[in-house]
Amino acid sequence: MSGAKIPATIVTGFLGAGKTTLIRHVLENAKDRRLALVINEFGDVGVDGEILRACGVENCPEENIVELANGCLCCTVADDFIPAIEALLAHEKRPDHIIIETSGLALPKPLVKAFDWPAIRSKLTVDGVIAVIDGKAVAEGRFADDLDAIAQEREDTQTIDHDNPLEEVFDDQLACADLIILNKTDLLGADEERDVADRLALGARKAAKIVRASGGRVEPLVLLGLSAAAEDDLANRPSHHDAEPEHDHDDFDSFVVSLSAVADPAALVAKLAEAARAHDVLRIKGFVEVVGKPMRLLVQGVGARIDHHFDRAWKPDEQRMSRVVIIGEKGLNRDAVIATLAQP
Ligand SMILES: Nc1nc2c(ncn2[C@@H]2O[C@H](COP(=O)(O)OP(=O)(O)OP(=O)(O)O)[C@@H](O)[C@H]2O)c(=O)[nH]1
Repeated sequence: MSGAKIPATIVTGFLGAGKTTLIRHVLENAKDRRLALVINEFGDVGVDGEILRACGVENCPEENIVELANGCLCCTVADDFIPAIEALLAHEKRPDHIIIETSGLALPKPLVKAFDWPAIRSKLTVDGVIAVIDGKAVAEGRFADDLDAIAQEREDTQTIDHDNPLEEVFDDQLACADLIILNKTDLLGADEERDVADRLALGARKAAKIVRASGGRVEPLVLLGLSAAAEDDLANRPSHHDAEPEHDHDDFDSFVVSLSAVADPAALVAKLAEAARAHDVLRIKGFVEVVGKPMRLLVQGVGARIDHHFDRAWKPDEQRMSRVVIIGEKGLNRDAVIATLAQP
């Protein structure tokens, strides 16, 4: 088997769709398959890597988890991605499967293209591109007022013009996927769920399957082993990047807010939700110190829906800090967000 290509799964999906949650479920249920992870995150607080390392899964030891610094994997393939893969392949025990979590703002196609480069092509293949979808956000019209019209436009022209940058990213991620996970079904009624699935099918590749999930709970055998060889099928994955190779992420802004230790997590969550609602924040995540608690609080917001729980004890040598990253569209009012969070 030493000459066989190692399969790699690319997990894409908009900010907060549930990529890390899905990967965590895979790690915890992959049995004896030796996994490696490459994680790329938007924003300056590395939350995803922390969550996945905290799983402590034997078949995915810490040295197999590579975090690529803030930035966009789709734009820094040569500088960041290829060296990271080469380092993983240099380990004495090579992984059986590599899972790549892209940032929620990345267009997946440029990354798939990297697998067509000779240095990578001889060693790896894209087993599949998985798009994780926040079903509730789609139902609320976050990404498109009219997905049906977009699907029609794709039928007609293959290229679609969007005024809305969220739509553009979402559309690219959907159109590149071999497997679509319609996640967060717990937040959807039966009719809503059917409607979202129908709409996703309109924007997806014909061959793509849609699997419904809650909390990213999908059997790893369904996710890994798609054998799609997506690098051989680039022409059937239309992308905005095809027309605009100089794509950048100027459409989005992110900044980090440092807070003092909080006495009341519920009060913090209420302020974060208020800030998210008032300023159309897309994503909030970070770790917070709670007065008198040995555990750190993980705070996660998608739109104005904020989850929080204590994820692990602060380590003795760790500086206890409260920092959250805030992500929104360009023009996000940083001062106003900070002022909302600073309210007593
Ligand atoms: N209600 C509900 N919440 C979910 C589900 N899956 C994930 N979440 C929550 O959604 C939030 C974002 O989940 P993540 O897994 O971090 O999402 P992500 O796609 O990795 O986010 P980014 O890396 O920031 O793009 C967290 O608070 C999760 O607990 C689900 O099926 N239902």
